[in-house]
Amino acid sequence: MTYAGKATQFAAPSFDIAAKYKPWPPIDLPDRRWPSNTITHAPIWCAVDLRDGNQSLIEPMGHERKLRMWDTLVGMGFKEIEVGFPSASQTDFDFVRFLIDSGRIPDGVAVQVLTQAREELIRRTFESLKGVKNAIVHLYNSTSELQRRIVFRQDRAGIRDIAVKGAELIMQLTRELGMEKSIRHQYSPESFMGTELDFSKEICEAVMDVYRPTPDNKFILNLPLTVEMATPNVYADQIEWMSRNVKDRDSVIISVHPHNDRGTGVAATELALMAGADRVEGTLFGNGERTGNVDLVTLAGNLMMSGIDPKIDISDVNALVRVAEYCNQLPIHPRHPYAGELVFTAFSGSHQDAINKGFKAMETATSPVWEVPYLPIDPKDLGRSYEAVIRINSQSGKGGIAFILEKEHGIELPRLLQVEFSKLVQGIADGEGVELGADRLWQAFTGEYLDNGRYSFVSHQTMSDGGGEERALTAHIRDQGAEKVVQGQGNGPIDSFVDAMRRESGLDFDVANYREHAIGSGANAAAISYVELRLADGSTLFGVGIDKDIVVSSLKAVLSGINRIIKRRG
Ligand SMILES: CC(=O)SCCNC(=O)CCNC(=O)[C@H](O)C(C)(C)COP(=O)(O)OP(=O)(O)OC[C@H]1O[C@@H](n2cnc3c(N)ncnc32)[C@H](O)[C@@H]1OP(=O)(O)O
Ligand SMILES: CC(C)C(=O)C(=O)O
Repeated sequence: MTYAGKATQFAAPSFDIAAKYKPWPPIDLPDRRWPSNTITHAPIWCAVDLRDGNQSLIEPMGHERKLRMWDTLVGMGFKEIEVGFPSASQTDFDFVRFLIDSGRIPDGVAVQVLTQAREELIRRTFESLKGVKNAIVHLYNSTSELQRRIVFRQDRAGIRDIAVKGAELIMQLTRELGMEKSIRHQYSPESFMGTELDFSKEICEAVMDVYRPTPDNKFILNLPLTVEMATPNVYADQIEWMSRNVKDRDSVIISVHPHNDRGTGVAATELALMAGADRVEGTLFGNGERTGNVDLVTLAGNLMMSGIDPKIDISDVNALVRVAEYCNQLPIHPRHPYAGELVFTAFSGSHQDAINKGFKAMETATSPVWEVPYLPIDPKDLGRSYEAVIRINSQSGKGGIAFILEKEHGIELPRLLQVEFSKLVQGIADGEGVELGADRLWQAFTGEYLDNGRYSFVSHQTMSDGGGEERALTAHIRDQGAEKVVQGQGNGPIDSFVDAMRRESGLDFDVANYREHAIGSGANAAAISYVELRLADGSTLFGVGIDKDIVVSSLKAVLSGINRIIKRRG
């Protein structure tokens, strides 16, 4: 992509921001406790992908996509799943019926259905539930000052009346249909954040008076962050206030249903849990109205990262991505927490180096505690692979390059060779302007160090001095294709070969350092040798050789270094 335009000029806003938007007033809770609390266990989860998620889609799910989402959510271990708004659409109604009639609802899993507090909608909702063994009927009406004034044009009493009448009809139908054992109840004062706390308490308690919950038959009070309009601490204050002030707290499950309008839905949820919430409603990867519902996968990942069993299965996050993208027909961002294609990838050199060292340290660590810099969670625990962790572009350094060569080819480059090769790789990446995959990296390595120029190795023989020491060596080499014999003497095969090749090439060098190690195993085992050659001017460079025979690999490494000296001199 190229940019050929002029720099954009940004002007100050043409309106009075402070007059148009107001900061959220603090909640009067001077002895708030949540800031000192920590999350110690997973909440009760309720997945609302099939309702709130679905109602926000460009193309809502049909039967087949709904079923795939349902099966996935059940497979992940969700015990409460909001499956639709059966009075709103025939597709939702039919899907609820399908789940019940086909026996697709496992024991221990509750289907939740949403309804407004309107008689015909409540009756239709109950029609959809006939024969259900385990359901939650979720009643809602909007309670905020703004909605009361603008949408419903009702005072507090009028709004309370809508909720109470809805609850009364629900209880009546529950009794008439003999569903007391199969149905639990939930109420949401929708737009809770914008509702005065005293009114939230008043309306919730009025509804509870109808439902009459007990500690053995708890009622779900869902306090939604329908639109996120303030910093997460405000929501936490509101939840703590309700948790401390609502009557019969031990008969109530406090549930939260956060959205993400300010991008802090996850934070708001976590603070709400610290503030006393017991249950969370959200969706996979946060699909939902506007900027979405809270992301349950991120919440679960965050719990895991804090040493808490999330109690839902996120061990194959890639499979969840495929399901969510298919069902919602919306892509997951490459940087999405835990799930994005790039979140376990490091391009920048210092990160790659640190990750590489972190993995190495983990191999010999005696403690199970995960400690890899820049990787706060083990990708393996999410079904992601280490191979994808490090990728190479022009921002990359020796650590990442070494990591890939070691992972892909079992090659452990000496540190100074890492430095040397990374300069070469950076040059290629800068020139090509693209990411270098593992194959391209290997191609660059072999092109530079193996089979790399004027001389190539054919065979050799050594002669000992009679005392067992190999003091002389004869080698057959090719010089630009033509076979030659060279001879040298020295302290072992490498030394003798260097002696021979110094004379043959006319170059002045010696061996500053030598290392080798095995690569592969069994019949494929070979040795790789690294020789660092020092030239007369004091500069050094590496040669690399690979062969099944360890001596041959070292002689090939010497030739590789000589070829590079010749190339460098042009
Ligand atoms: C925050 C949330 O996500 S809440 C869930 C929202 N989800 C959806 O709306 C998706 C499904 N909804 C629908 O398909 C439709 O809205 C239906 C079928 C439920 C109802 O459709 P309709 O009656 O045709 O229209 P509509 O939704 O516009 O109804 C608005 C009326 O319901 C009233 N109303 C809205 N919510 C509620 C409620 N929870 N309880 C009681 N009355 C309500 C409004 O005051 C308004 O009344 P008015 O007509 O007297 O002004
Ligand atoms: C019905 C309620 C819980 C809702 O969807 C919301 O407030 O976002």
